[in-house]
Amino acid sequence: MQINFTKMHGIGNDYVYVDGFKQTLLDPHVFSVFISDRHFGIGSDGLVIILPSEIADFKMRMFNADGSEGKMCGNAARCVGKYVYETGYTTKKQISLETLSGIKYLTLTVEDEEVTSVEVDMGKAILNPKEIPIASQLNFFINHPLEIDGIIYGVTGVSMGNPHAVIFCEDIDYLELEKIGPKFEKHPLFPERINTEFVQIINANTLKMRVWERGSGETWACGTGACATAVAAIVNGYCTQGEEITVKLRGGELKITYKEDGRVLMKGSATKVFEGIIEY
Ligand SMILES: N[C@H](CCC[C@H](N)C(=O)O)C(=O)O
Repeated sequence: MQINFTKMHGIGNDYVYVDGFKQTLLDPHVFSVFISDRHFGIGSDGLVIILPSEIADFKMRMFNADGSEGKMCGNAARCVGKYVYETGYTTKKQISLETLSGIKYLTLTVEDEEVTSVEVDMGKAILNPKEIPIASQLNFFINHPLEIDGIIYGVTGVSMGNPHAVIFCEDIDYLELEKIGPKFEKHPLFPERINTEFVQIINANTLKMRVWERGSGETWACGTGACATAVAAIVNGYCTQGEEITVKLRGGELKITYKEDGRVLMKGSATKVFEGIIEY
């Protein structure tokens, strides 16, 4: 069976995109593991399927490299917006996108018929531990101590439709994420596992971040993680709600605004790298 795909990334968070209007995958969980392998497959952080929707303009399903299905993916949402516009599925520059964490609203910036950047209304940040979920009776989980390998980390829990643990620390470039990342990801405090962000404060409007993603390991960027990071920085008093925050990631920058009404806006690029066909 031949599967046509498009390889795209959002500041280095790369996925294989399959057009669900034209082809159907038998088992996307298994296919995601196969194509994500950077030696025996295409190589990616996972799989994204673009589909019709009955409640929005389009629908997105995303799968991590381990085959688990994610409820939301910020970088992928921007790439889906680029794909559906440049493929001619829509001429609209305001697009609604159905995801497992609700409908998201995209605003495309188009120059010479090419989508150069996308702003996504990511919806409201969730801080109630029970809804993240975090196995805690607390009403908030802000800078809460958690011991990993004898070191106490201050964890702030945020959901952007998917779960995040945000930690503020110095010298993040020297962290051994492949060692500590899985210990956060699979910690019993996080019943659905967790995406973990390690964040350095540069100034009141600039953060620097690395991320260990649930199901994919360290990625070069995480859109939902950048949103969770900005929200955590605000609730911890490092940044100001309503002001635009630049989040610097290994693959590039995202602009995040945590609005006074609780919604989070994320703006950044979306890049098409190549198209291909894979035997499967
Ligand atoms: N690993 C995440 C999904 C991908 C999120 C990230 N790549 C983004 O851009 O938001 C999860 O299982 O919740």
